[in-house]
Amino acid sequence: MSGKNAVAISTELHLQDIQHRMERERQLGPGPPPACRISLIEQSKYNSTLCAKERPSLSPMYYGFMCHEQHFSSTPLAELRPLALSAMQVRSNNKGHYLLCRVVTPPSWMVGTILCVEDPAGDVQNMIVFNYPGTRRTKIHALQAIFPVGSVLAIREPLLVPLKSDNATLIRVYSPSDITFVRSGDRILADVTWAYPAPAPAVIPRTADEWDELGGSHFETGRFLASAATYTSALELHPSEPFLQLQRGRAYHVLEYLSAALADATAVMRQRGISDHTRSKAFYLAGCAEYGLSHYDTAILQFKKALYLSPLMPIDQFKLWDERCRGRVRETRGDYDWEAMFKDAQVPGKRIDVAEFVGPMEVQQMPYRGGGRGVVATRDIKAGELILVSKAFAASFPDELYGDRVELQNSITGGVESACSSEVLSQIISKIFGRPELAPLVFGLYAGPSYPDPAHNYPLRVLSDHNVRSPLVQELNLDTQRIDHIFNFNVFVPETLRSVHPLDISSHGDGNPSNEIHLFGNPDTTPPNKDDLPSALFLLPSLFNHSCDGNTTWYNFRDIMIIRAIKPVQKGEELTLPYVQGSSTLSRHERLKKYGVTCDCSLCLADREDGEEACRLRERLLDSLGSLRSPGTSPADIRSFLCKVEGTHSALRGPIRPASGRVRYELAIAYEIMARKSMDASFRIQAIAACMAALEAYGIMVLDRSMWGPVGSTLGGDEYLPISAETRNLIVEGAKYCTQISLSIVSAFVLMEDIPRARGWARATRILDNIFVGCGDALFKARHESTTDVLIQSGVVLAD
Ligand SMILES: C[S@@+](CC[C@H](N)C(=O)[O-])C[C@H]1O[C@@H](n2cnc3c(N)ncnc32)[C@H](O)[C@@H]1O
Repeated sequence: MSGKNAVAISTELHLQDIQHRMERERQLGPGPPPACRISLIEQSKYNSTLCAKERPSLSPMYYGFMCHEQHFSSTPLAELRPLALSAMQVRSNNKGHYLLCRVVTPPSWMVGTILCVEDPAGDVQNMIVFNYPGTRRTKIHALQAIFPVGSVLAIREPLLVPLKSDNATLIRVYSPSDITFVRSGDRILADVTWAYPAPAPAVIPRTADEWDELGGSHFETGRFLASAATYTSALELHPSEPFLQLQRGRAYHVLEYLSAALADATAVMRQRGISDHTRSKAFYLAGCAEYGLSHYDTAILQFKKALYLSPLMPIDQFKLWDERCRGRVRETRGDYDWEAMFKDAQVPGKRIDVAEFVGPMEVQQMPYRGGGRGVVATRDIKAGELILVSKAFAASFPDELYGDRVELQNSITGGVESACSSEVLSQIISKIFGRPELAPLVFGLYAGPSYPDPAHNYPLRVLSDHNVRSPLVQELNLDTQRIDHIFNFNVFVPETLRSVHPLDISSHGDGNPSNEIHLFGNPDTTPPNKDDLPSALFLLPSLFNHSCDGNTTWYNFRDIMIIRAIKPVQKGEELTLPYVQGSSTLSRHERLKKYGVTCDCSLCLADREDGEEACRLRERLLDSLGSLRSPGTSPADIRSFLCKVEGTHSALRGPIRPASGRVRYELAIAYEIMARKSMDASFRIQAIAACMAALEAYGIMVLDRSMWGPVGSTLGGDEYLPISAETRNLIVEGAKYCTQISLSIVSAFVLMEDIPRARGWARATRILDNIFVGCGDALFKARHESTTDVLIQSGVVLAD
């Protein structure tokens, strides 16, 4: 059995086990079995020591939401009544109640934070807190700073569930807003007496400097929420220390709790009697926060004030910020350094620092679409025009996860989410927790038919919140189940734009081709593994409805999404993009099921005309496309494969046949390999013909199919363009292949020393690339680096 199969089977068994357990939970009666105080506390201490020693392997783990709707409470704490652990009902939300409890041992971590808590009566219970901000992918010391031993918590309407062994239970907290940290002196502690003495926290700093040292050590080791929480405790004891507030603001800034960072900076700026240097630091922090909030002009002003007040601020640092801010302002007008973005996007772990751009589009009410909204053009749009540049609200990429993979069972589909998806869900919760003013933007997205339609106006105005706040206090009621639904209906798998690598023909046979120019692109024939897929939530792009034959295409520079028109669009027309891909309407509709969408675009209608059986055969054929790459495959084999694929189209079907386009390009590659091996140019001519036919299958009109002789006088000279500039029939799938195919034709003509034709096809390539990718010559050159150099040497200019 291969290692992969063994993992699949163990995953399957694990899921069956979860399902079995959940089924048993449903059958259990109410009433918690008693937990032995001493043994539970001992066990918890042992777990947390184990956790502190080394981070347990998190790969892969699942937790099952499946049978439990994720619960959150929307009743204010003041309206709830206290409930003892001994009176809690199993499998119930314990409505109308809260649990007052105290953390008795240092926390540990296992897909969530595990706390051992006691109630005032001295009964103990384990509690798992999912997705508490700052607790994911962190170290045990950070958890101890967030939930120190002795912390008193009030859990609103807690959910108690039985564990695997029937005589143990666990409290599950899904929503971080259900947890209130209770301060000493709080009213709800008025009549409370604890059966046991307070468990002492590990270290309590006394002086402001000691607190600063602890908060700073959390900051330096990347435990930013812990750092902010430490400075909050410090500020309660030393409220007039501006440096503590600045340090907390700095931690908030890194956590992207930007309004909170700004509030801390503003509070310090307004303090009397502080030095200019401290005030300058506050202005600097305010500048950074304003920059993060995309208030670039205000940010420049704050940096200027910081510079004015402190000669210690290096002028170069100011210039750098000034330049960054001005760059962002230019980007809001659609003026980007695409080449720099492309290069940054190739760096693992990099986040691309650019401003968003909203082009000629607006969200409008569309009652016939699920969610009731869609995006329309606000003016006539040309093919290739930039519509939107959007930053991910939350995004995760496999190269950022290292060994820390947490996989979740999706509460809605029952399937297992990829590690990146579960990371994104956690990021969404953390981000809303840190910037509650953003909540309406996420909750304004479509959450599926089980929730009421969101308001029609989107984007909503974000109201700034300038209040100084504690990192552990959340006034919003966070409905994590709804976030799960929103994620399901709006998730994107970012597709980062990559360099186009010339075909490595050594993998295509045993020959030793003597040609120097290997410019045929190498389309990938293997579908990516689900676990290796990135995941992201974007806001405005989520308002676009689906069409397999959409009039826009999208791609990413890592967490940045670019949406561009690929066809001319009239003012008022709906802008659509494809949510899924597939060889026929059958597989596309299978993938569209989760969105509840039935697509009636021209491609789906044509596929339906071809018939279900033909579509099924086409799907099977295209699934085996990778086999055409094996060394023994000849052009004749691919031609017969192509005949079968062509045979799945009805006689009346027009030229647009993306499945055939794919196979025709494979045929072209096979001919090109033959040409290189045999030095017989007739194969190259066949390769060019196959490329031209492939382009037509994606909706491109080829005007000049000639392969030799002078370029016709009507088409000749610098104006010679072998394709029609009319792009009304282009299909989105062409975005993946057309530039590459056209470039292959250029290289074939170069090898045939037909430079006028090569130049004409170079023009065609640039037109196609401008439509599908855009972004100008610098980016084109960067993506086709090796190719462009070779062509320039041959007298073919691909980019100015
Ligand atoms: C990402 S949202 C798109 C925006 C959504 N219409 C809204 O108002 O928020 C996805 C949902 O929009 C609806 N939708 C998308 N494309 C559609 C289509 N072609 N026809 C009908 N509904 C569509 C489906 O309900 C789908 O689950």
